[in-house]
Amino acid sequence: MIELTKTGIDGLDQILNGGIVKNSTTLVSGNPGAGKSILGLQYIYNGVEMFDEKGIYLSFEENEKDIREAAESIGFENWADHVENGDIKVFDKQVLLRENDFTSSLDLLLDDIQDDDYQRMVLDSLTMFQLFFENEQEKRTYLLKFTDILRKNELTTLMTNEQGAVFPDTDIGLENYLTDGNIYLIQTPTESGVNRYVWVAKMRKQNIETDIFPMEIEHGGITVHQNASAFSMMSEDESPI
Ligand SMILES: Nc1ncnc2c1ncn2[C@@H]1O[C@H](COP(=O)(O)OP(=O)(O)OP(=O)(O)O)[C@@H](O)[C@H]1O
Repeated sequence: MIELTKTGIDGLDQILNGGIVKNSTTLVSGNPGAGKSILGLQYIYNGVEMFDEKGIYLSFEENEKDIREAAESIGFENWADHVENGDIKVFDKQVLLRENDFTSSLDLLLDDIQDDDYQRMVLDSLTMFQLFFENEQEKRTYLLKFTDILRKNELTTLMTNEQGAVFPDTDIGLENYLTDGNIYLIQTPTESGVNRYVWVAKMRKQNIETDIFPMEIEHGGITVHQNASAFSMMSEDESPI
């Protein structure tokens, strides 16, 4: 029986057929503003608030204060308390970029997580993470080692990935060798704002709903409307394919 880690995000667990496969690594891709960071924050926050699971949040782009402010502004008001008492551990850009040699920083971090009992991890973002490697081979080797250690430590991980075009491959084809799951967040402009959608393109070992579903971001975070496939709601001009 496959164990699942619930995101606690309304609608998303249903289209995942229960949740994310435990100990897996899932890529969350989308263009800027699509909601990748909010999904990551919500996954970690819900872990503590709803499921008594501790989380690690890695950010190469923001400092601890920015992360806290983003979490509080979306309505995760106990974020700072959870960080304070260690249920959420934040490694921000200042910590991650402290060492001259970036992989030494990550090795320190990996040592750190092996001592503790964390179940969830978010890495925001893989796009930045990759910039630290000089060539493709070095990057692949390190990423494989990194995800292997996460798996051995029983961490269920989301990695955000910035993407210009919506469908379907990343420029570097990461999903082909690195991740167990692929979630795409899509936003399309409308006259009054944006329409948002989520597409779970892949989840290894799991029978998922592969339709594209509408989602909303509002105070309290992301909600996915799993009863309405987006294709019936999108106009032809708006279709991302
Ligand atoms: N309280 C809120 N209510 C409604 N929408 C919000 C709220 N807070 C943020 N948003 C929306 O969420 C979007 C930002 O999401 P997020 O920062 O997760 O995007 P992202 O995909 O991580 O972008 P980037 O790659 O630039 O970091 C904003 O564009 C904003 O429209």
